[in-house]
Amino acid sequence: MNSVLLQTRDLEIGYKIRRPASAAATHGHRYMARVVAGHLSLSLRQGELVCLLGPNGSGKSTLMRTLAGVQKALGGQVRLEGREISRMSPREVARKLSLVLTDRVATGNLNVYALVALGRYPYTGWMGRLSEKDEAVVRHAIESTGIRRFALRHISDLSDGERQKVMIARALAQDTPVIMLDEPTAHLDLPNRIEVMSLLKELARKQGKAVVMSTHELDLALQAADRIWLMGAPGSDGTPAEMVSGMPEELVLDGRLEGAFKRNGFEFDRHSGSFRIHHEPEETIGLVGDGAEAYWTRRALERKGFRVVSGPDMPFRVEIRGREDERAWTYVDGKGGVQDCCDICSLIDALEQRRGA
Ligand SMILES: Nc1ncnc2c1ncn2[C@@H]1O[C@H](COP(=O)(O)OP(=O)(O)OP(=O)(O)O)[C@@H](O)[C@H]1O
Repeated sequence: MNSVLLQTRDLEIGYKIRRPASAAATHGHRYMARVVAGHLSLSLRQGELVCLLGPNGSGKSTLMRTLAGVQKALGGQVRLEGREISRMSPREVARKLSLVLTDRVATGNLNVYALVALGRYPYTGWMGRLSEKDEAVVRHAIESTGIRRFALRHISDLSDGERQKVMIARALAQDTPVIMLDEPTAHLDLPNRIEVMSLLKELARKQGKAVVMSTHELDLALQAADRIWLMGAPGSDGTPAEMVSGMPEELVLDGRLEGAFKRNGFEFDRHSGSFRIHHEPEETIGLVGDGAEAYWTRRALERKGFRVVSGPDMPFRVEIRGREDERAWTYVDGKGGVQDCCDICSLIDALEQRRGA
């Protein structure tokens, strides 16, 4: 089994809040702790992609910053390759762990190559002069993130997706065994989200990096993550969030993923691994057919308020025939009427006419 690179013991994360002077005099302390999450005992192994999920405000960014040593823990320990991170110098930490934050960094007039090269700062002198080895690492980071074609462009001229890949390349140039990214797919369109996720997965699998990324992309995380760290919502009385860690499939099957995001009005579909808007069914209809046509017909029927059961025996039903160019839907109204429809749209029209009749 791959070695553990990062480990926490009974970690407590959060903030020290300054008390008003009058309260400080009463309590005898100027600061009070606002605990965001506690009792966190996590392990991160080499070669694994971990997705950190949780509702807004559950503490994902706070955890990232604490694990990377840029924010102090309120209690407990973070160990990086066996050493307590709070006892390591910033330079030592920077050789072991790189952190990519969502915020747009002020890059001045830098071009892509120069920004990626900044990733070498833990290894260069204060002048930042790059050795041949440094240049080779920078070129490799640029190649493996697929950004060579715009390596000489200014950062300010890039799209959000391109800029995100540059920030990942910079982390790669830092050449650390652990890479952490806070919402690297935020603001990206679907193809770019998939591309960034695949890139991170490849870094874990092929280059043996341990990658932790926070995200709200539940379905992508379920497909790509080796492990999920799932932060629950903090209690309404201010009780800190709880966290669970497990394989994505385990968390779906035992209902913990669903529990963490539970809200009125939508429900988690364990088969597709996605949340769906809850439609209160008004009527039951049978569906006969399979494949993609049946899946999307079911979705359209559910959206229109039908409870869909599989059933050639149902008197009121839809039957799908043919595939691709020769698809056809037959709608049997249960009262002797049968109607052929050439697409889902005309099927739904026919069903709505029946409802209105
Ligand atoms: N500087 C701060 N001082 C005090 N409390 C803070 C500070 N920054 C964040 N918080 C609080 O800590 C909690 C966790 O915030 P955090 O940003 O870590 O959540 P998150 O899971 O990353 O949220 P999101 O998904 O919305 O980005 C929130 O209640 C937030 O209000």
